[in-house]
Amino acid sequence: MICPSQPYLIAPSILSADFARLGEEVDNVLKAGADVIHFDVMDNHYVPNLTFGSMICKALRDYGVDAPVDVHLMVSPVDGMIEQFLEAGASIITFHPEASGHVDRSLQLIKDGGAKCGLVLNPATSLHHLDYVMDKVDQILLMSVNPGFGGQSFIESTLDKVRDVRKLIDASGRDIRLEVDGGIKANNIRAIAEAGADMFVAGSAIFNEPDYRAAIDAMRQELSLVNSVISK
Ligand SMILES: O=C(CO)[C@H](O)[C@H](O)COP(=O)(O)O
Ligand SMILES: [Fe+2]
Repeated sequence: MICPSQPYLIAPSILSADFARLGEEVDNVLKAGADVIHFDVMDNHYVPNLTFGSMICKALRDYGVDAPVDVHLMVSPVDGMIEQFLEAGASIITFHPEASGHVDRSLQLIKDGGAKCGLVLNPATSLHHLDYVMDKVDQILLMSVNPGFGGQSFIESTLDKVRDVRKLIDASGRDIRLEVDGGIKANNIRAIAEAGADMFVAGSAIFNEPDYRAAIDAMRQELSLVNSVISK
């Protein structure tokens, strides 16, 4: 369970993990203090890369992983994959609105399956996609790189977008998580949090380090210095 009063969540992306030892990698990153496990599901159609499907989620659940699994779908169409990931034990499922023919229906499908739902907006995707769904989403994921690959650099203009979405969330009066994904490291996480984000995906900045706990602790140390209070 994600505790709503826990202000900041760190979500390592297994995209940068050692896939030959995935169960052990996930155990290790959870022991090192991760809150959520982020799954990057790519189909070589919506994005130019191919990763994995729901059987990896099922395998990790069967192996004993009970932490929240945050599924970032970079696939088109989305509904079939939503059903498979619900079946496999996903806790949160987000998708890109351009990839669904019927955004409201896809969000409802996730909710009806008992998971938390959200939309993902690419760096150049308009916030207008959030119109008419702010009463439904549990999470909004802002991409701070173009989707498809780990290890890219954070796009600085995302900070303005985070501020704008934080205002929309506060105006909605709902408890909606604001997640940012791509190029997050200890040296920029504080600025992203100060702009209004409360959930941070980090793949290469954790899994490419020899000591996962040191990498996560460095991020938490920066978050402890954040200069603004998020109203939650
Ligand atoms: O969605 C993604 C790419 O499409 C990944 O979650 C993201 O890039 C995380 O990797 P890194 O922290 O290395 O940038
Ligand atoms: Fe992602």
